[in-house]
Amino acid sequence: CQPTEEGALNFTEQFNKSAENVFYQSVLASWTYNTNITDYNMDKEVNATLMSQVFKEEWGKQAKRCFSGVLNNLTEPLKRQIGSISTLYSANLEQAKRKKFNLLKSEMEGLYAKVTVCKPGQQSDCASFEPTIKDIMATSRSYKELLYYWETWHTNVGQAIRDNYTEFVALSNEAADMDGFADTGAYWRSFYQSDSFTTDLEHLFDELKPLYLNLHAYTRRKLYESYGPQYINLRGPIPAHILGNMWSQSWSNIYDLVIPFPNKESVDVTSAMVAQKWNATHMFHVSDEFFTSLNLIPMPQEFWDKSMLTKPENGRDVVCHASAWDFYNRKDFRIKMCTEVNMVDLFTIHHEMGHIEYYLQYKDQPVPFRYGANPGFHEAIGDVLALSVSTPKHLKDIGLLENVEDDKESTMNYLLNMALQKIAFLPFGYLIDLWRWRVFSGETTPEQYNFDWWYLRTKYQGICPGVPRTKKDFDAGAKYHIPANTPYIRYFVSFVIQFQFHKALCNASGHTGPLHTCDIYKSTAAGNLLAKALQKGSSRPWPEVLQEIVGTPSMSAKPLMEYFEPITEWLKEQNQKNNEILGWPEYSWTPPI
Ligand SMILES: C[C@H](NC(=O)O)C(=O)O
Ligand SMILES: [Zn+2]
Repeated sequence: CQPTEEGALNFTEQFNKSAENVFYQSVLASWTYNTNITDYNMDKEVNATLMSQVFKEEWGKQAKRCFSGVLNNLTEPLKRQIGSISTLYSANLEQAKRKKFNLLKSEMEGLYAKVTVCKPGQQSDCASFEPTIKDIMATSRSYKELLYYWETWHTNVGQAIRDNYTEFVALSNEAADMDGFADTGAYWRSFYQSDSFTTDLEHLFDELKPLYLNLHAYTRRKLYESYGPQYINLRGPIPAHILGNMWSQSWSNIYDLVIPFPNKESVDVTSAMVAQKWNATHMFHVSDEFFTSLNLIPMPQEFWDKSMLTKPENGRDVVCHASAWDFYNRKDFRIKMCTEVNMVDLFTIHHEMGHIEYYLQYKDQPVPFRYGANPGFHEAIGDVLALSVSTPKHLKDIGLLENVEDDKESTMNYLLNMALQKIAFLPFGYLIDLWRWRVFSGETTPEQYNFDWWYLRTKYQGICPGVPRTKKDFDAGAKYHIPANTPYIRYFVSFVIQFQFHKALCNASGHTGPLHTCDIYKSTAAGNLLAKALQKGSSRPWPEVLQEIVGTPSMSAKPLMEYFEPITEWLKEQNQKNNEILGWPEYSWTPPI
């Protein structure tokens, strides 16, 4: 090996050539397992992962042996690529531990996907989370029924994976340590390349907290009116199971209980989609058409041929949690989703397609640069476009809304619905990795997993479990990203920066007027501005990429606050009128059993 610029260029070119084939095989094996969960396919995924780990270990060791002394003499792009190739994570582990790591991860994902919940008292009538349990949590208005499914799901899933997870954490930390990181949390935070990352996040959360407290108090009052004083304490946390979502992370499914002006047109277009006989494929084409209207790259034919857009009818076990896949061969990109015909899934489709668009835009970058500028960027792209699609004006354009009234009451109805998605999410998006970073650092021991989980859930989200939870339970494990070992702070970052992107693209499209009315549909100026950033992948530091799009190199809560300003003022007025207590001073209150 030659420890020179020239040598590094040859080294990275060789790496890229062989990396594509190895990564393709590994991704394909994971796809096969995720879309058909069998022991045979799990075994194949574990072995394909072993192959890619051998590959990474070989090249990583060579990179360190050859260039570790001369990294600072290399030009920036080569230094970044060599650095990335040198970070091995699980490929650091010796053979037996590596195999155990892969096995634990595949088993936890399989368990999570296969867990079912049976009807009360009936062991023969059982259903998987998607679509059945998910729909019950979204549509039931029975306190007891919701509590039954919430409790059974959390108990069944959490207890099934708790011991695997403890063992997995130890192996993950060992792997991160061998790359020189204190623990897995330190490794994950390194993706943001910023020493002030955690304090920046804290400042953003503190800035956004008043918006959440006002939405929380208003929603609590509405739930009090629906479920009665025996279940809701107006000075306490909200029972977690009545917010329309298994994890209380998005409240849009209880829009009908909290809508400010019920006599006005509801912006929930699910009924229109069903009435017009929309199906999953049509929903994906509607999304694709929005992307191409911005002069972004259309979904390639292979995407339509090989994606899994709905849950297979033949009873195959699949991982239903929606995801977007890059096969690293610059041709094959797929989405796996158990799509239902409703408004929430229409936005999820835009979210997942945003990942595919990013993959397409940076597909000719060297393999180490085929990632988001930071993981929050990757989560934001699709959501930015969905902010335009969700406007009443756009929903009318695509035939899902009859008449759009542009009066104050309709605006409040629309913005409240958006707040139930975006503001309700903020504390959840923030706390998941607060909990996980403490697990990885050892501050939270397995004994304390569940206590710490509920401590953070009450402290930040102002919710409580509807029934007492014990340390035998593992409620964090009932959230997909924990068994899947997918970092989560990326979603909090995304929910902040997507409004910075939205504001910048709206300006580029020539939009005038309030930010929440902006629809960038058909604006090639907006699309071209976005594409330029996406093409860079992770080849440049994210502050530089952010600056290019939005004009500042740092995350800012201002555009989100500007977007929601009308509804946050309205919520404040409502809460003042009702003498609401903001927050939950009676934080240890729990509802009667
Ligand atoms: C917000 C996050 N989105 C995703 O996984 O794509 C979630 O669903 O919990
Ligand atoms: Zn995503």
